[in-house]
Amino acid sequence: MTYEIPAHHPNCFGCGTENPSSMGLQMHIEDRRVLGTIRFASHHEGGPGLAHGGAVAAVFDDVLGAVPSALHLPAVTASLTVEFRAPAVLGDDLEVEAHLERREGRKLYTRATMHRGTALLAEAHALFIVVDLAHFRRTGQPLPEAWSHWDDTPRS
Ligand SMILES: CC(C)(COP(=O)(O)OP(=O)(O)OC[C@H]1O[C@@H](n2cnc3c(N)ncnc32)[C@H](O)[C@@H]1OP(=O)(O)O)[C@@H](O)C(=O)NCCC(=O)NCCS
Ligand SMILES: CCCCCCCC(=O)O
Repeated sequence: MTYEIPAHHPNCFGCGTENPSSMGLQMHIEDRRVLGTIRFASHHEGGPGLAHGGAVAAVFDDVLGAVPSALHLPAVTASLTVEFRAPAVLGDDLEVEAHLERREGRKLYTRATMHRGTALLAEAHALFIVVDLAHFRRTGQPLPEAWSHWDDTPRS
């Protein structure tokens, strides 16, 4: 089954559609995996003509963050590790994939890869911790309507 995933919220740095600085990540779900596409632009530049490593890490944070979102579980990144295998060239069309490896209580162990065609550019794993929605309410900003059905079980 394939379905589109909405942005985490409209102003999300990774995937928001109303944030002019958004990285423009577009994602959908296919067979329990989050699949996405990204094209780095000049404002993501690190080495000449190449994506900044932090930009690559930000894409991973976002696509991995879609794994709990797709489960309607509020969760935040506790740790993120990236292994950079080959440079990501600005303007190339790249694919990312992320999935849940296992869950242990509030801990979600996730893994992701970034490819250009069949070439592996980078891989990442991250630990997400399930939180309650109070984690996000503390700023006073309204939460996205799309989150209204999310699990809001109190976590301590
Ligand atoms: C992640 C966070 C919610 C955890 O705080 P908490 O809800 O009080 O939960 P705890 O600190 O009790 O951690 C829960 C469990 O995760 C583990 N854990 C937390 N952070 C961890 C990390 N970086 N690495 C490994 N394990 C970690 C804890 O050891 C604990 O394990 P246990 O239940 O086996 O004892 C909190 O540290 C936080 O808000 N961090 C900022 C998150 C963030 O801003 N991320 C970027 C944007 S999404
Ligand atoms: C519940 C929404 C979580 C969004 C996580 C996006 C990545 C991040 O902010 O580091």
